[in-house]
Order: sequence, then structure tokens, then C-alpha cells
Amino acid sequence: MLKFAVFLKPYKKETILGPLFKLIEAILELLLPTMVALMINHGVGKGDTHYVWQMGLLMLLMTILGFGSSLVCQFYAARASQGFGTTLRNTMFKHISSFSYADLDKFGTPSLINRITNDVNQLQTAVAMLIRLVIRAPFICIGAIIMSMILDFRLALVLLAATPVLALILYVVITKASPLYRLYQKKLDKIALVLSENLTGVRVIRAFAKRGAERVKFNTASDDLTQTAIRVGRISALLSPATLLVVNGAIIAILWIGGIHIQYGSLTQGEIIAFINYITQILLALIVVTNLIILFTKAATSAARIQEVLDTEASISDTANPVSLDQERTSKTGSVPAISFDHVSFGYNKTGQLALSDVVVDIYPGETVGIIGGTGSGKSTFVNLIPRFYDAVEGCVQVDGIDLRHYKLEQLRQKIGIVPQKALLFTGTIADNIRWGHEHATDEEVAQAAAIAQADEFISNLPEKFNAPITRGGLNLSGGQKQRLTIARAIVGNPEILILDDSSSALDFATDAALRKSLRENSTRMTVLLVSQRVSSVQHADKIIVFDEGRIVGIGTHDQLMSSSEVYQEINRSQLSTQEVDQ
Ligand SMILES: Nc1ncnc2c1ncn2[C@@H]1O[C@H](COP(=O)(O)OP(=O)(O)OP(=O)(O)O)[C@@H](O)[C@H]1O
Repeated sequence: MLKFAVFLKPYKKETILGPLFKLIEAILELLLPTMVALMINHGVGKGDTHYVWQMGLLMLLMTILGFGSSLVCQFYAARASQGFGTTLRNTMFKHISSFSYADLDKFGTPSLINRITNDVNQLQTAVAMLIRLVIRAPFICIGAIIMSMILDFRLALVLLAATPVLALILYVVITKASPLYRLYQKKLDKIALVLSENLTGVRVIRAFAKRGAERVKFNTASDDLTQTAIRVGRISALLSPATLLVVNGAIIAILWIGGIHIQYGSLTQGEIIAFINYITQILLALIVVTNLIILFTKAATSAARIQEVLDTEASISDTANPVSLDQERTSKTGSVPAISFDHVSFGYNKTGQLALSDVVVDIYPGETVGIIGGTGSGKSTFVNLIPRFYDAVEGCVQVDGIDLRHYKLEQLRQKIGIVPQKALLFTGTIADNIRWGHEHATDEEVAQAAAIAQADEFISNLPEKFNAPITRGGLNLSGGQKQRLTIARAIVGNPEILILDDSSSALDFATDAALRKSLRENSTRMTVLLVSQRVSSVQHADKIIVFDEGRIVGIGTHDQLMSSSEVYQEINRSQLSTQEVDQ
């Protein structure tokens, strides 16, 4: 947890002054029982009302001063802990943003959300408690023991004897509770996963009448979490009563021994009352300490989960010596392929099955290439390697004759416009969303991109046209409208390579054909990769790559493949009527 101290650096003042003010309060609190003893022995005992008033007033002043110090400490603690939480959250967010797809897959989105919210909150609370109580509680414990020793050393020994028993209880509880806290956080991740799947897939769940089954799934995950929480609670709940038992046992022993001392006149009544006050202070401080220990055990689990994220180096990052623009320009001359796959293999799981095996293909500048194959045959994986969303396990992928790993990621991705399979838009206007592809695009460029993407017609029917708002994720648009906007977003920046990953699946045949025609006319210098399951979408491409079980099983034009590739013929036979092919 010490590693996180760096996030408190900007709050040095608060972290130092906060506990100091709490210390002032603790010192004042420690003096009170001795003052009560003096008041009883010298004031009440001797009937000196003036002395009683004097001491009473002094005690009142000390209480007010203590209260003020406590308030200042609370203020500093809130400032430092909130600032700590914000900086940590921002750092995590920045770090997670650099993650590759593979890194994101490793943690899973729900777990990352839990870590950046729940776990950071846990640490934030721990920081606030650290400033407020971590010095105060042990100080009160030790201070009260010292003050009791000053009052009567033999009686204080009873308190000291109770200490190892308390330490043993703490040790047992912490060793038992720690693994359970880790388990608890994992179960919380599971709940987040079920919840996010349910909320994002609510339409599908309803359409398939799966609400009952999903409710059972959620209840099971929720019960599982509850059971773990109860196990954690049972163990943690032992701590306070066990502490109370030991300390109350010590109080009984002190009262008994103290009574004997009073009989023999070696202890005054005021002293025994002060003694009991000190024991109560110790007891309260010990309860705080035990709760702090529970809190810090939880925080340690959260800290480990956060550290795991921060320690994960982005598996895809910029090279130390990226290619210069000059090198890039020189490499483009001659007959260098725009994209080249040289014996590339790739698997999502290092030990698992390969999603791409020994892929060899060259795609030349300006070519329109269709990519076709059955579901799960590796089409999306193939195109996802080009913007370096994933790195090849074997072989090498090149763009303009340069290994992808030698590009600056930003430089590489600026060359590529990608339309993902799942059309996702962001809150804002239609124009804002299209400008994601080119921040400084003029209104004309935005309109032109929309026209190429066949989106102009539906946009012109909207009252606010390009300023029409898009709600979260593009919920207020149809699937086809969203797809057309994502296409406009990809082409507005006039990329050198345009990848359309099955992005016309929600378009009708006429719109799909119009889109392809308009792309052909407006992207003569662009290299276009058209992933599709429909033969009609790719049949006019300069060449078509056929995938089957992660391997390329055919490359050629539609006519060549119709006579040479069995897989292509089979796809063609199985899915399309002659009219569709001819469109
Ligand atoms: N993120 C992932 N993690 C693990 N395996 C994956 C992941 N994405 C895809 N796969 C697996 O890789 C293989 C190829 O998937 P890919 O998405 O490339 O196929 P596809 O041809 O694009 O299919 P579709 O046309 O259905 O989109 C499949 O077996 C799939 O299960």
C-alpha cells in the first residue's frame, strides 16, 4: 500500500497537519481523567467549590479546543482523501486507456469498472481514516496506559497483561478474513458482469423471454456474494466482542485490585475513577483500532487489485524509434503493397487454438479487397491486426512496406479508417460523431462523408439535420442509420486504408449496393477492405480473400473463385439467390 503514498504528495500539508490536529485533541482528551481525579480529590473531597469551578471551566475550554482541532483534522482528511482518490482514478483511467484489446480482455470490463470505482473508494476511505485515526487511536491507547502507570504502576500491569491476548485475537481474525475479502471482491466483479450483460442485452433478453432465467442467474450471483459477505462479517464481528470481553475482564480485575488498595489507603477514590476513565478510553480506542484493522485489510485487497492494473504494461505500445515521415514516404514508392501479411499466425489465448494460421497475402494501394468466410473463420481477426489492435504471434504484418511495430501507434492509426462490426456512437450531435474521424473537418467535408456513406437522406429528414442529437450509444437511431454514420466517421478523414468489418449487415441490398458504388467512385486512392458474409457485397471487389478456420483458402476475383474455390462456391450456393448476386 505504501506505493500509493505518491498519490498523496500534492496533499503533504493536509497529511501532516491533519494527524497533528487530531493529536492535539487526543492529548487534551488524555488529560481530562487526571483533571477529574484532581477535581474529586482537591475540590469535591475538600469542599473547595472555587477549585471545582476553576477545573470545570478549564475542562470545558479544553473540550472546545479539542472539538475545534478535530474539525480542522476532518477538513484536511476530506481534502487529502478526495484528492488522492481523484488522482488515483485519473491515473488508472489513463493507464487503462493505453491497454491493448488483449489487455482489456484479460481483466474484463466489469472488473476494470469495479477496480476504478469500488476499489479506489476503499483506498480513499482508508486514507481519510489514516489521517483521522491512525495516530490518534494508538496514541490514546499508549497514552492512557502511561497515564495509568503514573497513577498506579501495579494496576497498570493488569492492562499490559491483556495486550498479548488482544494481539492474538487480532492476528487470528486478520489471517482468516483477508482471503475472504479477496473472494468478496471477485464475487463483486461477477455481479458487475451479470449486471452489465443484462443491462446492455436487455432487448435480446426480453425478445427471447429469458427474463426469468437471467433473474435466477443474477440471484445466484447475488446470493453467492451475500454468503461470502456473511462469512466475512461473521469473522470481523468477532473482533469487537472479543476485544470488549478482554478489556472488560481487565476492568473487573482492576476494580477488584483497586478496591483492596483503597481499603489499605494506597489509592484515592479520585484516582480509581480516573483509572476507569483511562480504561474506557483505551477500550474505545481499541475498538477503533480493530475497525481500522478491518478497514485496512479490505483496503490492502483493493490496493493489490489496483496495483495489478497499474503494473500491467500495455502489451502494444509505441516503439522507441518509430519510422520518420520521410522513411514512410520513401517506402511507399514503387510496387510496395499497402498491406502485407507475411506468414502471420495469431491466437487470442497463448495456449489455445489459433484464430489465424500462416496467413500470407499482399494488398496493393487503391485495391478494393473483399474478405469473406463463414462465422468464426477469422475475418475480423485478420483486419484487427492491421491497426495493431492485436499483435501477431508469428510472422509480420506490414503497412506500406514497414513492419507495424515500427510505427508510432497514432501515426499508423491515422492512416486507417475502421468501421467496426458493432456500430457504436457517442453522445453529441451527428456532426460531432462524424468529426471523430477528423477533428477539423469542415461542414462540407462532413456532409460529403455522410453522402458517400448514404446517410445524407435520413439526416436531411431530421429537423436539426447534422445538429440532431445522438443519445447514449446511438439508441435513438436504427441499426442501419448507425452503421451509415460509423462509415461516414471512418471516411471523413480520407484515410489511406478503409476497413469495413461487416458494416453493411444492417443495410438493405439497394443501400448496400449504392454504398459500394459511391465508395468505388470516391475512394479511388483508398485501399478498401470489405469484410462481409454476403457474396453480393464483395463480388465486385478487385480481389476476394476467402477464409476458412483461420486459413486463407482462396484469393482471386469472383469469377476466378467461382471456378477454383470450393469454399467460395459453397458460400455462394448456400446464401444467395441469383438476383442478389447480380445486383
Ligand atoms: N476477443 C476474443 N477472445 C477470444 N477468442 C476470440 C475473440 N474474438 C474472436 N475470437 C475467436 O477467434 C475466432 C475467429 O473470430 P473472428 O471474429 O475473427 O471471426 P469472423 O470470421 O470475423 O466471424 P464473424 O463473421 O462471425 O464475425 C473464433 O473462433 C472466435 O471464437
